[in-house]
Amino acid sequence: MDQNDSYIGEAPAFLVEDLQDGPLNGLELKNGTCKTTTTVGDKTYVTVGAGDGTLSIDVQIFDRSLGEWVHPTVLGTKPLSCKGHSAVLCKNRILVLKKGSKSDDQIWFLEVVAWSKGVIGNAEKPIVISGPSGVGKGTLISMLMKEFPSMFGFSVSHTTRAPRNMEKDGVHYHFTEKSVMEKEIKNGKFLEFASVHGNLYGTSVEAVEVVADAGKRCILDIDVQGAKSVRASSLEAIFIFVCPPSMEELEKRLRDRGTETEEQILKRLRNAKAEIEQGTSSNIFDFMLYNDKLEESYEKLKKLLGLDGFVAASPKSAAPREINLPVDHSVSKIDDKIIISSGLEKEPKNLIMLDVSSLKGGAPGRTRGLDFQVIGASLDLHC
Ligand SMILES: Nc1ncnc2c1ncn2[C@@H]1O[C@H](COP(=O)(O)OP(=O)(O)OP(=O)(O)O)[C@@H](O)[C@H]1O
Ligand SMILES: Nc1nc2c(ncn2[C@@H]2O[C@H](COP(=O)(O)O)[C@@H](O)[C@H]2O)c(=O)[nH]1
Repeated sequence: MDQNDSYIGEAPAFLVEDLQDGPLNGLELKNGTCKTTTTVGDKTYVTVGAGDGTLSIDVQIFDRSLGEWVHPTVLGTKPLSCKGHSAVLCKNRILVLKKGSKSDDQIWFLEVVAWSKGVIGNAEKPIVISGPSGVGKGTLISMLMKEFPSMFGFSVSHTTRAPRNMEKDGVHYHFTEKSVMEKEIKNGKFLEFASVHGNLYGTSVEAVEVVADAGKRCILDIDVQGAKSVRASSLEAIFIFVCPPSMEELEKRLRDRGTETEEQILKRLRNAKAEIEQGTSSNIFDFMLYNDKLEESYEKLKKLLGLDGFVAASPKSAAPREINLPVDHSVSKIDDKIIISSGLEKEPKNLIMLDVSSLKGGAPGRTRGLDFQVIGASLDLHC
C-alpha cells in the first residue's frame, strides 16, 4: 500500500496533514490529482479516483468528532474514475465533476452517501401500471408503445421466473438466477422488488433511468407491492390500476393466454383477489382503468395520459445539451451557481455556469434539473 492508499479506521499521514488545516471544500488534495475532500458538518468526505478509468470512484469519510475513518456502503451505480475530478458542496449533496469524461458521464452527485448521475434538463414523470395477472396490462402497454414509439420506453424488470416461449432476455425481462438477484438486491440495485406468484421480480434503478436518458417517458408494469414501494420512493410517478370486468373474465383471459400451468393459474387468481382489494381501496393509485372492451380501455388510457386526439409526431431531433467540461478546471460556488473555470494564469478565463437551483429527484439514480450557461468563446458547446 503506498501513501496515497487510505486505511479504514486510520487516517493516512498525508491526509491528516491536509485535514489539519481545517475544513476543505472541493479542493483537490496536495498529494494526488484524484482525491478531493468536502466537509459536511462533522464529516469530511474524501472521494478517491484510481485515475485509470477501470475502478470506480471510492468514498471515504473522516469523522472529525471521533477522529476516525469510516468506509461507508455507498448505494447507487458508482461512477468510474477518470483523469481526475473536482468536488463542491451544493444543497447537501456533493457535486463531482469528472475530467476528460464523456458528456453523459461528467456530472455526478454524491448524496451522502449514495451516487446519482447529474443530468442536464428534466424528464416526464414515469407511469406505473399495476393490476392482477391477466387483466391486460402488457397488452395496453404494447398498444401505447406501438402507437407512440418515440414517446414511451419500457422499464425492463428483472425476474427469477423462467422465460415463456416468445420472451427474450433483456427485452421482456432480465431473466436472472435467484442467488444473483438476491445479491443485487442487497447491493442496492433495485428501486423496488417483490416476491410475486412465487418468483422474485424487481425494477432496477438503471431500468427506469435509461429510458429517461433516451428522452422517453418510462412505463413500469409491476404488481401492487411494487407500486407501493415506488410510491414510497423518491421517484415521482403516475400510478394506474387496471381492473378486470369480473373474476370470471380474468380467469378466461389467463387460461386463453395459455402461458401458465394449472397450478400457476390458480395461484395467480388467488393473488388477484387480494391485489384488486388493495388496488381499489388504498391510496396508492391515481387512476382506475376498467379493462372491459380493449379498444375502449385503450382510448381511456390515452385520455388520462393526455394523448387523446394526439397525432404521434416523428421523433424530435433536439440533440441533448452537453457540457464540454475542460480537463483542467477549478470549481467555485456562488449561491445556486457553480462556476467552472479554465484557462491558464494571466489568460482570459473560460467559464461555465452550472445552475443547480432546480435540482430534481436524487439518489438512487439520477439528479435532474441541472442547467448551464457558457460564458467564454473558446469552450466547445454541443447544443
Ligand atoms: N380487454 C380485453 N378483452 C379481452 N382480452 C384481453 C383484453 N385485454 C387483454 N386481453 C387478453 O388477455 C390476456 C392477458 O393479457 P396480458 O398478458 O396483457 O395481461 P397482463 O396483465 O400483462 O398479465 P401479467 O401480469 O400476467 O403479465 C392476453 O391473451 C390478452 O390478449
Ligand atoms: N414488483 C414487481 N412486479 C413486477 C415486476 N415485473 C413484473 N411484475 C409483475 O409480476 C406479475 C407477473 O408477471 P408475469 O410476466 O410473470 O406474468 C405481474 O403482475 C407484473 O406486473 C417488477 O419489476 N416488480
